[in-house]
Amino acid sequence: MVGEPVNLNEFQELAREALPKMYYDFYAGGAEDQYTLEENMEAFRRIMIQPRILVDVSRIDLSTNVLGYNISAPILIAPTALHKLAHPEGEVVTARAAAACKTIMALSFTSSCTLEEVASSCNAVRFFQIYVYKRRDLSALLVQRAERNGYKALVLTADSPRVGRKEADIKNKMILPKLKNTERFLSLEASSDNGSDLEAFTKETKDASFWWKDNGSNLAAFAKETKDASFCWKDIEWLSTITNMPILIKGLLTREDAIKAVKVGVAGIVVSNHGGRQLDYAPATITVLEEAGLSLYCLAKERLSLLSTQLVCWCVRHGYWILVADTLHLSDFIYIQGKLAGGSSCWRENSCFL
Ligand SMILES: Cc1cc2nc3c(=O)[nH]c(=O)nc-3n(C[C@H](O)[C@H](O)[C@H](O)COP(=O)(O)O)c2cc1C
Repeated sequence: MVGEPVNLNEFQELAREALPKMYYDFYAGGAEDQYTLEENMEAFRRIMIQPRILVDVSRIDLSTNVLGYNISAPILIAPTALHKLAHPEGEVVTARAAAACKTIMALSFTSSCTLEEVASSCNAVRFFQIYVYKRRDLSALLVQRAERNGYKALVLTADSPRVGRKEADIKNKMILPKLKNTERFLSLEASSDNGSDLEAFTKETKDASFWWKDNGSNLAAFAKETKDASFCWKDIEWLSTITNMPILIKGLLTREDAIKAVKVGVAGIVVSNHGGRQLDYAPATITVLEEAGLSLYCLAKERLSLLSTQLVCWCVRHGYWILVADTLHLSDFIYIQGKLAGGSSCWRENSCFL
C-alpha cells in the first residue's frame, strides 16, 4: 500500500499483511458460513443518507451522554478480546485512545491486559464486560475487582453460552493465550482459604488445555469448560446482588428480549449479534435496532398493547418523533398512516402524535 491508510478498509489490508494468519483470522472471521458477518456490512451499505441542505453546520456537536457520562460522540469502544495479538501494549493503549477521544471503553473479559493494568493506564471511563463462569464465586471476584478499580458499568454478554463455530480458528488450531485476568484472579484466590478448590479449577483448565491442542481451536473448548451455559434471565437478580455497578445486557436482537431486559431492571441494552461471530444467520444488528430499541420506548410509555412496532419503526425511519397520547384506536393508526403517506399540515415538523 502506498502512503498512510485513509480508511478502515485500508487499515484492514495492512493488518492482513502484518499479522500472522491465525491472529488475523481470529480478528476478522465470523461464525460458520459468515453470512451474518457479511450481512452486517451489507445492511449498512443499504442505508442511504438523505441530506438536508442549507443548514448551519459551522458548529457541529455530536456529544451525548451514556449512563451519566458525557462523551464526544455516540461511538464507544466495544469489548473485543486479546488486543496483544495485534499490539504489544494491548488494551492499555486502546484505553488511552478512548481517553483521547473522550469516549468510553468496554474492556473485554478476554482481555490480554489485566483490568488493573488498564485502569491505571489512563482516566478513560471504562465499563467491564463479563461472561459468567460455572464457578459463580470466581465471577463474583472478577466483578468486585472491576468495581474496586473504578469500572463504571458491567456489560453482561449474553449471546455466547457457547462460542460460535469459527471455522478459520478451527483450521488454524487457534490457541487461546493465557487470560491475564483469570491468572491474577486465580493467584489472588489461591492466597485465600479455599485454595484447594482453586487448585482443582486450575487443574481442570490445564487438563482442558491439553486436549484443546488436539481438537482445533481451543477457544470453544475453553468456553465450554468454564462458562455457565445455564445462566438465564432469573440469574440477573444474582448479578445485581454482587455489584453496585449498573448492568447492561449485550447481545440481544429481538423486541421480546429487550422487554425482558427492562423487566429485570437492567440499566441498558446493547443490541448486537457479536459482529457475526456467534450465531450465524442471525439478522444484521442494524436491521433490528429499531425494533429492539423502540419496543423499550413503547414499554416506557406503557402502550405496548396498542402500539404497532412496525408503524413506529416506519415513523422513525421517515424522521418522525413519536409522542404517545392517552388514547389510541385502530382507526387512529389508519388515519396516521394516511397522513404519513400523503403529508399534511397537521404534522408539526418531525413529530407525529399517536
Ligand atoms: C476480534 C473481536 C473480538 C471480540 N471479542 C468480544 C468479547 O470479548 N466480548 C464481547 O462481548 N464481544 C466481543 N466482540 C464483539 C464486539 O463487542 C461487537 O459486538 C462486534 O464487534 C460488533 O458487532 P455488533 O454491532 O453486532 O455488536 C468481539 C468482536 C471482534 C471483532
